[in-house]
Amino acid sequence: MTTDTAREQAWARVEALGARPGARAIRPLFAADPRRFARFAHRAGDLLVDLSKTSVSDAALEALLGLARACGVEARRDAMARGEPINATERRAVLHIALRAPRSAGFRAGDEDASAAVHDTLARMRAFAEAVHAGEIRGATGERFTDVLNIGIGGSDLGPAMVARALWREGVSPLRAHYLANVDAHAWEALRPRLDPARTLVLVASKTFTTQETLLNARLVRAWLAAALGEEQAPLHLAAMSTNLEATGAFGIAPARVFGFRDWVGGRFSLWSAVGLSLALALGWSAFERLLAGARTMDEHFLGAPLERNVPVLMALVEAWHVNALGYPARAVLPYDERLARLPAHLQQLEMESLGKRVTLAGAPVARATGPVVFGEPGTNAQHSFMQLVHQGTTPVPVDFILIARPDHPHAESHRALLANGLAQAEALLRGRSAEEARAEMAAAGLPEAEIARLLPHRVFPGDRPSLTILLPHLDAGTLGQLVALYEHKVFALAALWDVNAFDQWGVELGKRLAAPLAEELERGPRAGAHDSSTAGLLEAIRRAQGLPSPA
Ligand SMILES: O=P(O)(O)OC[C@H]1O[C@H](O)[C@H](O)[C@@H](O)[C@@H]1O
Repeated sequence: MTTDTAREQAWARVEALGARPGARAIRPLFAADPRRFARFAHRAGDLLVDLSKTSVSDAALEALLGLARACGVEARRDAMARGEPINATERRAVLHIALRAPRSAGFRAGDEDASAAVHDTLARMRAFAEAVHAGEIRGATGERFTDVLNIGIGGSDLGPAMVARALWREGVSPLRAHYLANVDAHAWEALRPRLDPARTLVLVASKTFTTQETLLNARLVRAWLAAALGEEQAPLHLAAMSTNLEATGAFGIAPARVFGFRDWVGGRFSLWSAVGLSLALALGWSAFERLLAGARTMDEHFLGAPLERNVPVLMALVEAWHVNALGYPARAVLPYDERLARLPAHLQQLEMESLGKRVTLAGAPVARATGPVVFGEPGTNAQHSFMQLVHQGTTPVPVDFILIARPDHPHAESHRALLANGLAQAEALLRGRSAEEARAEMAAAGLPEAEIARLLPHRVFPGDRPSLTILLPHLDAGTLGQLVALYEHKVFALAALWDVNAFDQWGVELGKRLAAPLAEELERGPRAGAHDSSTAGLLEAIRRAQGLPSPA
């Protein structure tokens, strides 16, 4: 039997189970097994991941584990760890796990000792951050730095910005972090009045150092530094994180101020690399190290735990069940913690850029759906916006609830309300409200029978809507590192199941290419016949609104 056949047979088993009547039901699984929580909640590091509120039955789980075996999840994982060029379209290794491993782990990418390269950079980052903290590295006027501005977009922004926001209570450093991503200069204009050029350290983060938005913003900010401090002094306020050392040099950043990383770090996996420098500066070295150590804890779990207890793999299998067996095309992420407000945005890039693929590794069209749409907001805010659709819309949307047991504030009542809401949402999705319950409630409230009959269909919740819950004992650098790495490995396992390359992103290229000529046409006028009538019409309308001449 060929591997392909084995994989297709395993998929067929999973899909057949999903097509059975009652495959979406969750309540009967709880009714039949009082130990369902105990059997479907798993620990990985400090995290508790409860997969019980899904319709994955024992039979489905067995079929899904068979699928993981048929798809070679473990073999693919081990190939990644050996530094094989598993990012086949770019012929690159994928070694973000080396970024958080000890030097002695000895990861290799081709001929290179990847672990040694990582630790050389970490040592330079640490020395730089500590010298800034100690006031040994200062701005052009001799003042200490008080603000660090990270200019970057996508993976060079979302991860660090998310972590900086999540861990603001941990920071021991006197530096405030700011993140500038959008090429929309309103972002810079909003930030500028809050920054003093004499006290601002500017980091230009770009893996490729060719990203238009980042380079444009970097030029704006460098001009602002130069205007205040003088052209020659501006470089004293600049550093860069990139794989493209030639381009950072051309931009005028001294080699001693450039923190490199290799092409085996994907942008959306780069917060652990030099791209995390803003975190080392704003949170302190110890917090950055604990973040890496947390991720390492999850790596060890992923690399070592057997499939049936391997939490990222189990999360991937649950997702495959939802997407492929049950046909649920989206997933919501609700962190019940305001500090994790940017986690959904980070996961959107991590998951949708990795798994938004329509061909297999071999280039054939995929046989089934791949990455779902991922969206989210912190709870409880989400409850007052899109959760209506999740409770009563036509298509179930599985939810990841992320709960933190112990807060970092003294307001116990607020925290109880927060957690109670998270638990209640998950319970409401599971239980629903039957017609009998809704009727009884309205009768108890004294509504007349005709009114009850009229409102009844609107007040019924179907229930049996899936969710999983991730419980962190406390939000700190260590547990956050574990949480983010958990999702990274879930993505890896899903890519193995779907046989797609999770590490390229060709889909973002075309829009970038088309933007260059359009920018020129916005300035100089449209080229006749170059566009569809919609694009041409909009181009003209914009120019008209800007008071620019229409074509003759
Ligand atoms: O870090 P950079 O090279 O500037 O790239 C920034 C981002 O832009 C690209 O378009 C990619 O889609 C992202 O994966 C990447 O993180």
